Amino acid sequence: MRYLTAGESHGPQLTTILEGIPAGLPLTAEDINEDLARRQKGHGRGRRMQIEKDTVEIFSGVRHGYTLGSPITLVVENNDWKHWTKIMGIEPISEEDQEEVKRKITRPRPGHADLNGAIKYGHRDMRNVLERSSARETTVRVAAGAVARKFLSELGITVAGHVTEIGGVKANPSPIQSLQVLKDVTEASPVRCFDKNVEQEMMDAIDTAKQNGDSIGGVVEVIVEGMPSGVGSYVHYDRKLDGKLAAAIMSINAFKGVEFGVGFEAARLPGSQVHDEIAWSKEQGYYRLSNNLGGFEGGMTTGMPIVVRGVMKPIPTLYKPLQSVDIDSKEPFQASIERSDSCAVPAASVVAEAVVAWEVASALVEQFGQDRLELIKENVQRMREHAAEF
Ligand SMILES: Cc1cc2nc3c(=O)[nH]c(=O)nc-3n(C[C@H](O)[C@H](O)[C@H](O)COP(=O)(O)O)c2cc1C
Ligand SMILES: C=C(O[C@@H]1CC(C(=O)O)=C[C@@H](OP(=O)(O)O)[C@H]1O)C(=O)O
Repeated sequence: MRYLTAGESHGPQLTTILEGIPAGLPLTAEDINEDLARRQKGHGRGRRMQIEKDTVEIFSGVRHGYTLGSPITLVVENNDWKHWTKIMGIEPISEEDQEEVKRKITRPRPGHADLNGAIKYGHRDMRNVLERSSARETTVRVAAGAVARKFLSELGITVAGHVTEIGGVKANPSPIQSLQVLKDVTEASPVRCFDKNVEQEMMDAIDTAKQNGDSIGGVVEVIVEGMPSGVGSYVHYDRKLDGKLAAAIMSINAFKGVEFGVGFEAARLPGSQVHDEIAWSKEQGYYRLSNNLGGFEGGMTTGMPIVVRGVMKPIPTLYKPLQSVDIDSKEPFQASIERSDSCAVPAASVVAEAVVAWEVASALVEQFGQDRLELIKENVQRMREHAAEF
């Protein structure tokens, strides 16, 4: 499976075309809208989120509520576009608007794609870069992920993302055993964190950063339950599913690191405290006595939950702007200020969920059949039985 996205942050719409979603999957716009709404929430978002009310339109690939196996086109309109038609160059500009509307962005913001993108594509106006490098694009990545998640639910696989750290405030390890309970608690939290004791501290940290004209980052975690074992492969580097998931997390704007299970802590622990001992029972078949490796051995799923975390850097646009250089005058300047979020870690946990759901769904489709949902269901069931009897 693969998808492309298109659209500028302040253009008329964002579009994605999904290729390879099997036929026969029940799918409505409501399935996707729920996730779009979840991405828009979270303490620390800027004014743009009050303007947008993201909803999807399905333009192809679905008839009478079922996927056809043909490309699925999804579109999310930008409400804010009506304020940007002149700047985006879609409407003719009157004489008196010329100067204001054609004003170029020439002061790159540190931490953004502005300078590298301008040099690479030869843009003297860095709006030509920022319009596309903006995380507005994650809207349709979440739409794609929602379709993948619907597919996974048909196979009894659940994906949940949440926040474990913001600005140095850490959630205590989850006492919650059930993924459904974790999901319910997290959805009710303004920072998408399961730990009620630190939720307020996280919000305070965001507010303080904002008051200081600063920004903060954090850590998100995604858990996938119900995966059969043996998905992915050890036989070639580009078939390792943990590698694909790491790339997917790293592709989210502002993500700077990924870990599975105990992750970087593995560097400090002896092997006896890292590797997950193997057991067997008639009811469960093979299982592990722990899940320190986050559901992967040899690039393949172990059948234990996948546990992957990603670290998001602080938002780069600061109201207290950092030093930069004007690309026309070459003089030092304060970076340009665009309207901005002060923390988007809660929103990013929904994006992380979406990109993980897509990769996992894609791996299952590749391994268990590509065309029909029913066929894939049968093949996954057969794999589960094979593993249990092995
Ligand atoms: C959901 C989400 C919202 C974001 N909102 C902003 C924002 O309002 N302002 C900003 O400067 N960066 C924001 N970012 C981060 C930038 O898009 C990102 O840092 C930038 O495109 C450079 O890419 P890189 O950090 O991956 O190198 C956001 C990221 C995500 C995932
Ligand atoms: C629009 C979204 O996020 C945007 C991501 C973003 C950036 O630089 O990445 C900058 C801001 O854009 P604007 O200047 O239009 O307010 C955020 O609002 C969104 O998440 O839907």
